[in-house]
Amino acid sequence: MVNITEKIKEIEEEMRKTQKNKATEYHLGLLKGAPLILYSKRARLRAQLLEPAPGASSGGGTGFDVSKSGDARIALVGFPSVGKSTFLSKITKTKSEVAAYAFTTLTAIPGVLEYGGAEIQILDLPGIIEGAAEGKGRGRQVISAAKTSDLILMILDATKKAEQRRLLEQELEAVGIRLNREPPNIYLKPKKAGGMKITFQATPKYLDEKMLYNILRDYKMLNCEVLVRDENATVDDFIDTIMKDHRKYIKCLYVYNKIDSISLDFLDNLAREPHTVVMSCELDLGIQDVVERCWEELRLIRVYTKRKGIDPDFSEALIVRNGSTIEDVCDQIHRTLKETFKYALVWGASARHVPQRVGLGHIVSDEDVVSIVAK
Ligand SMILES: Nc1nc2c(ncn2[C@@H]2O[C@H](COP(=O)(O)OP(=O)(O)OP(=O)(O)O)[C@@H](O)[C@H]2O)c(=O)[nH]1
Ligand SMILES: [K+]
Ligand SMILES: [Mg+2]
Repeated sequence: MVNITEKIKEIEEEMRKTQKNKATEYHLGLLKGAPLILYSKRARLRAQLLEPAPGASSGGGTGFDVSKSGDARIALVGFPSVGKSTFLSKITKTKSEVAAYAFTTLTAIPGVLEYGGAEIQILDLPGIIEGAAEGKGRGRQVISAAKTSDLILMILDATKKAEQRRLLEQELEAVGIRLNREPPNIYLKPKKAGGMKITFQATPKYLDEKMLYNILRDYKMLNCEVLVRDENATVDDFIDTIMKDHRKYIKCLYVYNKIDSISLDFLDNLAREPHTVVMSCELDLGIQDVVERCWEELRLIRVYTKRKGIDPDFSEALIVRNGSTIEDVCDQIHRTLKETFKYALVWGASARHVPQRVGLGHIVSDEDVVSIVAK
């Protein structure tokens, strides 16, 4: 592992030498070709960081041994002593050890948050430090666990420097996690023959054909079709597209804790930042807001079932993910239900008229009522 880390460092040193500033970065890549290749080299090495070492039964890159349970998983990620365990103990029945010293929590501690009829698994994780992605502390295990979550709660200490957030983001980015972003709007399809066909839908601002050609050649993708749909796509976006099996697009909520210890002005500014919530576990302030924001971000959908001739059962909801279909609802009820499925009747926001008769492909909305009619 040390080898990979050192190789990455070497590459970054080389990058620094060739990049006088951000503005000339792409230009240099264009002129010389070589600096551009550094990007793809680094991306490949970083992907290796999370893979278990050959021969190791469970490499340092695997997450903690906590099985997923409930309807969604939220990971608490942050520097030591920001209040992750305090927060877990507040919102779940689980008690995770809290103390004023760093690295109180040494492994993943799962708790269950019950909200909106759903059970949400909350993973309290050890604190991470700068260099976590490269193997410092339990950083790689923590980040691997975060990579399995549906939502990352980045817990930050409101009394600490603003740069803490950027540092953490960099650690997560380094292993392929992309926060609050969509996959790049670039189509890439490997082919058996025919060379490279590169097309831009609009004049690209940061890319050109030669750059993409060089990168693809470096990845030994000599036969493929590329369509860049986004004029703002960058080299990093293009590499993300090539490396899409190693990328994970996860929502992140930035949660500033300890607001009991900062000025009102500062608090006001923090609270206005996008994807941000503020709280004080100590004073029990804002905790419920954080939970509500989590619920919104997860976009879980509650579906109530109804038997023919009987009122719907509103006491217990089926929980499915945003974008789920009647087929997913059937699977939640019983593994083999869809085999005897004839049609479903739907009342609620997803129905054009009520009840609407629909097939397995119909997409449900939050709080729909569904009646499954079997053959
Ligand atoms: N002032 C203040 N202190 C807090 C607040 N929440 C937690 N603390 C204190 O911060 C310290 C660290 O809390 P923990 O919950 O152990 O922090 P952690 O992030 O789990 O720490 P590690 O597991 O070591 O990474 C403890 O002394 C808490 O009492 C808060 O809202 N305000
Ligand atoms: K602590
Ligand atoms: Mg802790």
